[in-house]
Amino acid sequence: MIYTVTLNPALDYVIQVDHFRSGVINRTKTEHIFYGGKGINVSCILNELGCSSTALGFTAGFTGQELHRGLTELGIRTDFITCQEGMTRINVKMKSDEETEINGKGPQVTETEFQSLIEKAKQLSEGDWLILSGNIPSSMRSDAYHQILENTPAGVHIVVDAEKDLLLRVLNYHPFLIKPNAEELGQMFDKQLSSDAEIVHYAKELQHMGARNVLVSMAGDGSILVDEKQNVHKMGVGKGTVVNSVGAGDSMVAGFIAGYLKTHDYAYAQKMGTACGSATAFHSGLATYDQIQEVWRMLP
Ligand SMILES: Nc1ncnc2c1ncn2[C@@H]1O[C@H](COP(=O)(O)OP(=O)(O)OP(=O)(O)O)[C@@H](O)[C@H]1O
Ligand SMILES: O=P(O)(O)OC[C@@]1(O)O[C@H](CO)[C@@H](O)[C@@H]1O
Repeated sequence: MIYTVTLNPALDYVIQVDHFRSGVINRTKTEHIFYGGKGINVSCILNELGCSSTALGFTAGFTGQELHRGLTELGIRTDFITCQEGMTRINVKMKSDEETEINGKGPQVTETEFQSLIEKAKQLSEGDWLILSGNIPSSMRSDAYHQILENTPAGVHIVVDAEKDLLLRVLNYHPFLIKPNAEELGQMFDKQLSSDAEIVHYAKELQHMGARNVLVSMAGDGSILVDEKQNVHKMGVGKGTVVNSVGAGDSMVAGFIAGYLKTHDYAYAQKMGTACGSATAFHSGLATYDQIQEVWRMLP
């Protein structure tokens, strides 16, 4: 069974505004609401690819109820903990001359509520997958991922997509996959990475620190995978017009896992991750199965 964890899920309010100007009233040209938060996005793409998963995390208020309702309608299992204070956030994603995002704070999670999540982690079994995606909200203890993994039974495949210290702190749990983007990889070592060789070098450093497979995404420049046998795979992207890149990284994580589960082949997994990431970038919300297939067919 695959479990995704989204500590701070969201409703993503994705709008298009012609030539946004601050300080005046702007009107939207299009507006859509998507179910969001990084782990939720992973669950949504896995669902498109025919892999079922359970979305774990914290929700609250009427927006939390809508998130639960909508995901259930999509056929995605949820096992959220409902917080007593606050509401699930609404994150604004505005496409205008530039992409702008305003992400909310989210509900207050109490220690008791957090312990309920730990209890769920303890119930996982050997062979399950646990995907921890995104940052830890400021209202929560900063060692939340560490606590979750400390209580996860041995033999669970761990995937972590998080920034800097969060990621570095959990490498000793030997995650099966980590997916920093190139900028995040550089930040971890206080370096600006400008060549593939440097990216490979620092990806291998993360392997020395405990990671098994390191997939470094580079937006429109594709990705570099250093697999656990230290083979290096470079992959470009599908061709298309970028509409909204929100969730491209999450889509790539989902595609990689689905591809790996199907074939146990790392190059295939990276290609499936690429198809999902690019397909999401080329559409307004997350990619659908057909959109992913379309990009897949144009990849080498
Ligand atoms: N402009 C683009 N054109 C084609 N493919 C893209 C583009 N942007 C992203 N992708 C695909 O999605 C993958 C992940 O994108 P990216 O490196 O931006 O991840 P990220 O930084 O984690 O993204 P985000 O945080 O926005 O979800 C890329 O490796 C690529 O395969
Ligand atoms: O505020 P965070 O947790 O860092 O990011 C949340 C978020 O921007 O990430 C997803 C895209 O990756 C969106 O669905 C969501 O709104």
